[in-house]
Amino acid sequence: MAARKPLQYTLALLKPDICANPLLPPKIIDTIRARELNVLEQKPLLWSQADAEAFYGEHRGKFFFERLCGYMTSGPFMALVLSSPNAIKDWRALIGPTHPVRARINAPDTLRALYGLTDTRNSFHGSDSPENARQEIEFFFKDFHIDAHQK
Ligand SMILES: Nc1nc2c(ncn2[C@H]2C[C@H](O)[C@@H](COP(=O)(O)OP(=O)(O)OP(=O)(O)O)O2)c(=O)[nH]1
Ligand SMILES: Nc1ncnc2c1ncn2[C@@H]1O[C@H](COP(=O)(O)OP(=O)(O)O)[C@@H](O)[C@H]1O
Ligand SMILES: [Mg+2]
Repeated sequence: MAARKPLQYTLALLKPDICANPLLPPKIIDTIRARELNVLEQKPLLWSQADAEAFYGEHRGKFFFERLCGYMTSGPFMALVLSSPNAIKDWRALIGPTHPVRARINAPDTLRALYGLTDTRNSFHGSDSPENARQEIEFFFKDFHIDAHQK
């Protein structure tokens, strides 16, 4: 019997443009589950400017930093913890490339191709590494401890 690969966890965001339409989050969550990603946690939240600057600190100084923070504080959005054997890659494959215009050309079935508006307002976030996933899950879900789930 092959040893089962331990589950991997990732942080997903449905950004404010998605959550502005109450019909979309349930539809997106159905799509997530259909791709065999488990939804372990989900919560709506509204960010202050300080929250946005803290989460996206790696982009401070880039030309789009202010508009990114403005977008992410423009309305309520949703944070989710997803799991699957390759959750980080699976979710990033489902949301597609950062830039929606490129996604519509190169990856037309991805969520950013289907819902993304502009490079800033690209509708979704996914952690891009196991360490970032750990930090990003901790950022939103203080009581969620990956180690406890992996026992
Ligand atoms: N290097 C550089 N590129 C820029 C600047 N402003 C816009 N761009 C480039 C990168 C953007 O992703 C691309 C498309 O700009 P848009 O304003 O149409 O998209 P963006 O996502 O910024 O729109 P949004 O902020 O959502 O209204 O143009 C800039 O000040 N410097
Ligand atoms: N060239 C850009 N123009 C406008 N916004 C951008 C640009 N690059 C990134 N962003 C915004 O910053 C967020 C974080 O950027 P990055 O981590 O590079 O992409 P990703 O979210 O695909 O991991 C993106 O999701 C997008 O909202
Ligand atoms: Mg990123």
